[in-house]
Amino acid sequence: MNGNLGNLDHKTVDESSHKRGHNQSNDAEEAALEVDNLSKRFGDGAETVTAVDSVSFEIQSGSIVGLLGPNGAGKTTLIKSILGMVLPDDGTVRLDGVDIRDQPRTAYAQVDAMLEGARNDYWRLTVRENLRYFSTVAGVHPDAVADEHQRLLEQLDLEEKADVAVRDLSRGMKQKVSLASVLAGGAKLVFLDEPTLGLDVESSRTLQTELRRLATEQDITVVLSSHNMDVIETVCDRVLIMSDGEFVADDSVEELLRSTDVYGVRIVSGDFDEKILSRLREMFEVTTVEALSPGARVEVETEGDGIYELMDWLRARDVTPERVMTVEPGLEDLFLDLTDQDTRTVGGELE
Ligand SMILES: Nc1ncnc2c1ncn2[C@@H]1O[C@H](COP(=O)(O)OP(=O)(O)OP(=O)(O)O)[C@@H](O)[C@H]1O
Repeated sequence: MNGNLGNLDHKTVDESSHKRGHNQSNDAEEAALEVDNLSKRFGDGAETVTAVDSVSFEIQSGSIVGLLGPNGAGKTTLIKSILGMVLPDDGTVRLDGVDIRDQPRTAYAQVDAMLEGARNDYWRLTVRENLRYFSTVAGVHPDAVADEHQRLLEQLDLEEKADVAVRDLSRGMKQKVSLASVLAGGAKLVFLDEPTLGLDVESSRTLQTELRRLATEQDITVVLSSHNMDVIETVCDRVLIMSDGEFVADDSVEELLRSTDVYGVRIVSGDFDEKILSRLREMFEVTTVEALSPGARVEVETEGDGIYELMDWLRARDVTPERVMTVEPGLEDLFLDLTDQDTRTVGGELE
């Protein structure tokens, strides 16, 4: 851990300062989501698991916030508590200023979620029929928003499939229909779990662009969970990283990356052999080893002036580096560091 907690000292954070391309005049508005001291425990006595531990945060409307955390960090419980699917032990949730316990119907009127991929769609209905169905459920006559539906279909590249039953579409297409259905319902705050999963590169980019457009032009607020750090880096104004029921980071991607002093050191040497490599692994955080003949290309994660220690260690063992390169950290490195994980299996899924 390098302790990059962003601006978590006071836990409740106004992130308006790092929004991209968002109309700043909205900052005076009510937050789209306010969570205050939310806690959820499961089990009793010694068996108690605190899934969410006194978490507080606000999300301003029109922003896209990434929620990350390893498996078991508490993301699903947090989201389900916000959506009213889990009853929290403590704390309050306000959606657009309305407390979910006082006026649930009003609070949830403009909230929707895509938590299990395409499963929220009706597979026997066509794509367009799904959009019409979801706007009807949301209390909007589908004829009144037919143009908006057409635009969604065009923007998500679903026009050609508009009259095809959802069950006959590819997984990626189903994913896009699912997102379109959420948006067709007129939601202003949407929770998306892995929205780009199964999409090809182009569709994924289209979807990311569309999310940004919706946030910027229509003030739609998005809370997004993904394993894909590139998606998070590209599309999110802000990132919340959870670990053991608490936030360990809350800031813009740029600020998080700027504040870290963790970096990689890539070393190529013909002197690396099994014995040296196994001792290196004991002493340092070795992230990758690629065998060469002779030797290896090794990447070690280090921080601050750790590179000197590493070089001294190698010199003392007669390992002569042929090439040394420092590697800037990415969001994934930071994520692993902040959540105390030493493997590259990143869990970001909401169930
Ligand atoms: N219904 C439940 N009963 C008991 N324990 C639960 C329940 N739901 C979640 N937990 C526990 O609460 C903790 C947080 O789980 P949660 O599913 O919220 O994490 P997560 O971050 O969404 O993980 P994942 O990425 O694996 O989905 C875990 O220790 C989990 O075992």
